[in-house]
Amino acid sequence: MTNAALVLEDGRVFRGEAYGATGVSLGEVVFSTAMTGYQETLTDPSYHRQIVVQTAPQIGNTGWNDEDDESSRIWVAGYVVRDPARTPSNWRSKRGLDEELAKQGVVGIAGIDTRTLTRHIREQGAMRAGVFSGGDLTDDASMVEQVKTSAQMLGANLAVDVTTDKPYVVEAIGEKKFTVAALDLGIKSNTPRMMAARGIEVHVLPLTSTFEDILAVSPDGLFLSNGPGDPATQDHAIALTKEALGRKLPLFGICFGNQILGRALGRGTYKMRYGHRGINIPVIDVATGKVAITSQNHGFALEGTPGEEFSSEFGRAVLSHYCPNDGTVEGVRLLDAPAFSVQYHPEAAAGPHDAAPLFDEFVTLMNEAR
Ligand SMILES: NC(=O)CC[C@H](N)C(=O)O
Repeated sequence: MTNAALVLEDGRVFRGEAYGATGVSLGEVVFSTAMTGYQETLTDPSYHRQIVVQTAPQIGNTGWNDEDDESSRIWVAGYVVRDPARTPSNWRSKRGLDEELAKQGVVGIAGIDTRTLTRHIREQGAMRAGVFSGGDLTDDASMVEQVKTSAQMLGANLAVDVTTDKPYVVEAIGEKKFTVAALDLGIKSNTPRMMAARGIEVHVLPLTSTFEDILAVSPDGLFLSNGPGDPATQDHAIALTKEALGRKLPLFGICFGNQILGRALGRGTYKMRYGHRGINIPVIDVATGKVAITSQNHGFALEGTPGEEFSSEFGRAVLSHYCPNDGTVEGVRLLDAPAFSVQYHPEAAAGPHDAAPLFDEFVTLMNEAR
């Protein structure tokens, strides 16, 4: 049975079976090498407008539960898997992955050769694509044409689509020690939880917030979250970051937040050929030489060379982390002010990466600033 097609902008067509909802879905096709944690992947707002290919061949084995969502919905534009689970089984599972995708209107495709597809993306780069199902699949040229008229990821301003409408508070667990303003560019629920566990009361603020809105919560620190789209579009978030740096408000950023801190320090960002998406990506901390196995999802990165020191408007800074596989910069740190960021994520239960030291370091910065 082939009643679905994944169509790439370069004309390549993969035929398979409809999975989840049927219809047409357009986005940038990217692959994730994560072996576990598909529920976290699907609900990560950073994947907004992306069609995610899982390189792990069997997906859906542990079904869908009511605990692991990283946000209120599935954000991926489309989903591509090789061999979906026929009989999901897990003590926490409430329903099947296909059922959840269908319920949330996410168009997917199964049964295609995801190894060939991934090699193609590695060689040609991430590109626009469409998942088509439930309609006429005979006219390849017209499907390719539809894909070619869809929006590019380069230059896409997407954080506005995923940020919270209203501010909300995540209470500190136990004794409250700090207050943090978290700018929501597409925050994942595990992040405020990691802070709350350290006695931080987290005020999650919409992207439209002014610096006065940030000051109004009397923050001990500012957190910049992960998020979708091109960091070069984030003028407002960069301006807020600069205000915070000017006042030496302790600052910590993750992923998109890392790119925004870097840009606030005057560094450029660029689009990677196919990005880093997975949960076992090595990162070296230049200061200690230690390697962490990290969870990542990014298609953009900061320009520069690992370990490079540079002077910014806010003092000396260093490109503090990098990926040894390809030399991509994965972190930045101010040496003259309490601010740092990394390109990787804390995950709930998706992988081996322990993000605790990052949050502990943020706590240390806030303590020192008192
Ligand atoms: N996970 C993220 O925050 C992603 C950041 C940015 N949208 C990128 O692709 O690089």
